[in-house]
Amino acid sequence: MKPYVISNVGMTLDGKLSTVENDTRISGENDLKRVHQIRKDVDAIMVGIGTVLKDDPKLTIHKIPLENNKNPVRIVVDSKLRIPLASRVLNEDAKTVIATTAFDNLEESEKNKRTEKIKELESIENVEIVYSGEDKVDLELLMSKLSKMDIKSILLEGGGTLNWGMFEKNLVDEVRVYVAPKIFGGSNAPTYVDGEGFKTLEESVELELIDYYQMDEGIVLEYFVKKDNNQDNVDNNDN
Ligand SMILES: NC(=O)C1=CN([C@@H]2O[C@H](COP(=O)(O)OP(=O)(O)OC[C@H]3O[C@@H](n4cnc5c(N)ncnc54)[C@H](O)[C@@H]3O)[C@@H](O)[C@H]2O)C=CC1
Ligand SMILES: Nc1nc(O)c(N)c(N[C@@H]2O[C@H](COP(=O)(O)O)[C@@H](O)[C@H]2O)n1
Repeated sequence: MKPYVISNVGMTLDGKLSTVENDTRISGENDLKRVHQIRKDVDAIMVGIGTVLKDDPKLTIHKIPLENNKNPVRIVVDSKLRIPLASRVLNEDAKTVIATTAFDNLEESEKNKRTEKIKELESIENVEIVYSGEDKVDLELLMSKLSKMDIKSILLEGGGTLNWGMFEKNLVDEVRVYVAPKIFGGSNAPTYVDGEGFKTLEESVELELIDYYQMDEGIVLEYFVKKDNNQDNVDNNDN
């Protein structure tokens, strides 16, 4: 089994997640409340390390009342353990899983650096390191491990590189996007889904519209990801 994954972003009409200079003010206050309601409904929130390095997010419920003092688990996908120790995602407000790679095969000095960083991270309360893959985080294996940790639902909050990794492996079940009536432009500005991209129409992800409605100045679009039964969910994939 794998967790049910909802991908949510706030993007401009041209699909940008921020400007070229990392201005990410896309959603209005009501849309952020909508996102925080999804945070409340899931077991975990997941982002890539690129988002942590650029935005320093808290990834807690702070735009709507928090009930039972219970924030979802935060998951940071960080192959090379680049996460700064002062990151807000490492504060005591919630548990944080750092998904990283095994490093036994690296050269000695890099191995020592990673061992040191692991020690520092593990000394922070509520931080758990999960190993998955060797060069970059193996997302299918990670989903299987998270499922065994009783994480049944995940809100994937980007950025564009991690979104690609998740769509490429067919790990996303639902899409919810806020489209702002804005154009940011810029080939170097992150888009909803970056990475290598699919080469043909046949490989692309197909969506089925569930709902659409106006929110703040923009529109929210909600879709199911159409599943090809042959490549559906990841099962017992952890050797
Ligand atoms: N408007 C919005 O809703 C959001 C905007 N953003 C924006 O997106 C930008 C960050 O996006 P990116 O730079 O693309 O970083 P990202 O957050 O997608 O992280 C990418 C990193 O994840 C790691 N990773 C490890 N294993 C991976 C795998 N198997 N597949 C993919 N990635 C893997 C790699 O180190 C990779 O560089 C920022 O500008 C941020 O502000 C981010 C989230 C939401
Ligand atoms: N849905 C959405 N709309 C926007 O306009 C955004 N800029 C984002 N950004 C995401 O939210 C994270 C901030 O989380 P905290 O408020 O710090 O908890 C940020 O890192 C992006 O993942 N999202």
